Amino acid sequence: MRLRGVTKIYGETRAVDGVDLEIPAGSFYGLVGPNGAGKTTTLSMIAGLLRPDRGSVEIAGIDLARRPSLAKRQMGILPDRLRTFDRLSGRQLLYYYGVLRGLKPAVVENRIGDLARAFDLTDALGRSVAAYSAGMTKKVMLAGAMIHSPRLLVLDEPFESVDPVSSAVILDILQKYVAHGGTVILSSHGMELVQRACSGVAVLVGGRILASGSVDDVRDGRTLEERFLELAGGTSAVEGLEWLHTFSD
Ligand SMILES: Nc1ncnc2c1ncn2[C@@H]1O[C@H](COP(=O)(O)OP(=O)(O)OP(=O)(O)O)[C@@H](O)[C@H]1O
Repeated sequence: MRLRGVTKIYGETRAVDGVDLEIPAGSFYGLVGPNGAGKTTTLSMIAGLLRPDRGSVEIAGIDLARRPSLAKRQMGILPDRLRTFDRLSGRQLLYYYGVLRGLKPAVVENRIGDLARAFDLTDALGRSVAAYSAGMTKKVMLAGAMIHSPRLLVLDEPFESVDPVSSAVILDILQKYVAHGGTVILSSHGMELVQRACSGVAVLVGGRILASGSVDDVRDGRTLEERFLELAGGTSAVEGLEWLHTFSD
């Protein structure tokens, strides 16, 4: 996956500002940055959900702007805010994810069973997704992102709201996927998890990449969290909230 000069501007806000990034096939790549840094905007442009104002996105050598259908076929995506067709049951949702990706119904049925077992959703498949918890919704959408065995998974905060057991299962699934040649790019606020699981990382601050490369190179002898705090502005002294310490009762 290759980004060249990718830029997105909303009015006065340069949400993503000339990002260059190359992620080799078979990488497990983390995109980290403070709130509002441009992670979701960047991932949405990689996924083809948002069009860059400038720059280009290439997926498996395919230019996303020139051949969008072919490029999108290579990807499975977990979008921000979990917008989905939540009046469907989990089984129906996964079924549509599969057949809309061109799989035969019998193949989809088999894969739904396998994914539901892996993500511990078997008992929930008959219920409407609107009635799922946040973590269950994330898991069913992650299962949907994988159902057509894409080359690249673009995952916006896949571990947020997911319980520790399910997180470990998801991590294991993703690591095996990468070990077999798949590529993952995910955003996360979990520095410890990114340091432990990812091979590469990019630190995005104010729409720009301040550091990128292998996790060990980026953290440079410190923990990723320490390096992140240094790059993202650190723990500046909080002033102006003294009134919070004078209780009003
Ligand atoms: N649709 C939009 N219209 C206007 N501004 C937007 C829009 N989407 C994002 N922005 C702005 O672009 C910037 C980057 O937002 P983005 O959602 O990409 O950040 P993020 O790194 O994913 O943040 P978080 O960690 O909080 O999820 C922010 O300043 C945000 O307010």
